[in-house]
Amino acid sequence: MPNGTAAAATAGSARLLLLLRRHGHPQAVRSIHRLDPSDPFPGTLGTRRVDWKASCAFLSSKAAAGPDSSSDKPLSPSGDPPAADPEPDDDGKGGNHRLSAAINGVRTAAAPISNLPRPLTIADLSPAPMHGSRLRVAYQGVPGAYSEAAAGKAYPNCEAIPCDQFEVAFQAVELWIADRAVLPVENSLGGSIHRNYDLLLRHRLHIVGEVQMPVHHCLLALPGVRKEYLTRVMSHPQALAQCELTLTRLGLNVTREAFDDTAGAAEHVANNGLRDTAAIASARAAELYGLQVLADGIQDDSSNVTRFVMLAREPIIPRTDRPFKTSIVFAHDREGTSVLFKVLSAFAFRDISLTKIESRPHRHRPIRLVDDANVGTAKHFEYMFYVDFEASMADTRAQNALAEIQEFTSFLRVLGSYPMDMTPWGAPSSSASSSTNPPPPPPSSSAPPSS
Ligand SMILES: O=C(O)C(=O)C[C@]1(C(=O)O)C=C[C@@H](O)C=C1
Repeated sequence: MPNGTAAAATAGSARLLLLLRRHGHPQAVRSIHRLDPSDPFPGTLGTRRVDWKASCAFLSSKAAAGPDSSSDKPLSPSGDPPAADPEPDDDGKGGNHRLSAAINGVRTAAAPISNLPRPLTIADLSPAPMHGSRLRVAYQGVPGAYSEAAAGKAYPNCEAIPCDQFEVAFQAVELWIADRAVLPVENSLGGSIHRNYDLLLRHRLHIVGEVQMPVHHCLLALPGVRKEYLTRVMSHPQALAQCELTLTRLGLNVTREAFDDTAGAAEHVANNGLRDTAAIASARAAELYGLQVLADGIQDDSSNVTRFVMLAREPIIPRTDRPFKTSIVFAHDREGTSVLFKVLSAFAFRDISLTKIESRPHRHRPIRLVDDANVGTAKHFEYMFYVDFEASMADTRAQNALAEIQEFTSFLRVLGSYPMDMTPWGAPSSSASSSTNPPPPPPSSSAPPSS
């Protein structure tokens, strides 16, 4: 490599590192903390689902006993993990051989005496779940939920861990109970899932990938129940919204009732023998909970797609050899309305396409900003703006755009730079989402991680 190019590359890497540190890297984001005293998260891991309780019980016993589990990565008093594994890539495979010899504690007689660190190899850069070969992926819902299928698409062969709430999925990753979380952020019919945008800001996880799933809804009821008997339909609010017109078109005179997730509604109908109630859920949920499919493909649009993001404790290294997307959140506290215009121009002038822009009111939740002298100030912002753009953080166009945006915003954070799922939004959902992308086996039947 000619010297000039090498110098440019080094300067580029230094700049990238600086930007990542400033805007998203764990060592950099230390400067921005949640202040909300009414924060509901501490200590609540959710206990409503039997499966979740069982997973937790199993996982905590594993963490206490297993030599390759939490003993090598104890939580710090603050609850933060002490050191980062190299977040390897986005494919969810790999092992923890690098750490095991050093961390398991006891050196065998045959072990080499030298304490010199051995060089990293390519294998060291692969994902390193600390508790066996299967990646544990948290999702919101119960088995049969679309999120479970999304976890299976994102990480084939993963062990899917059901969580009763979105916050629980975030916490499961933060507390090393799961390695990743897969959460819905937007749907082609129902729009954004605002709760998850808020949680992305309030937690310290990084977006490391995205998956788009065709969502094919069915109307499910107990065997023998006919549509005319129905007085109620229950499901996740997004699913109810996605089927609104079709429910009316089917001539159903039913009340709509919101449930935590689609498969949970199916389970509820089955477990309580509700003969006047149907659930909107997947064909897989019908199989799992012994329900019959009264109507198939009841979403109002045949190309109903939900976009999920994959979250991890560490960001992945952005690359330029395949299409990447970057998600940021920013706010400004200055007078005037031109800031948003300036931000959008920073992308437009560099020919960077935006794929999403979302604003969320944020008036009552201060954010703590820390200056170079480590003095913190509580800042109230009217709105937070979330933007997804089609460029990698390794791309100098993206680095320059963010450097410019930083000049006229008061708060800026990179939520993640990750490979794009190239599945077109308009892909037909001709069958249940799980048929093209089989979901992982139910957590309860999965083999325990090797210790
Ligand atoms: O309830 C489920 O099955 C989910 O996975 C949640 C969810 C959502 O939150 O949007 C996911 C996909 C569908 O859009 C409907 C519901």
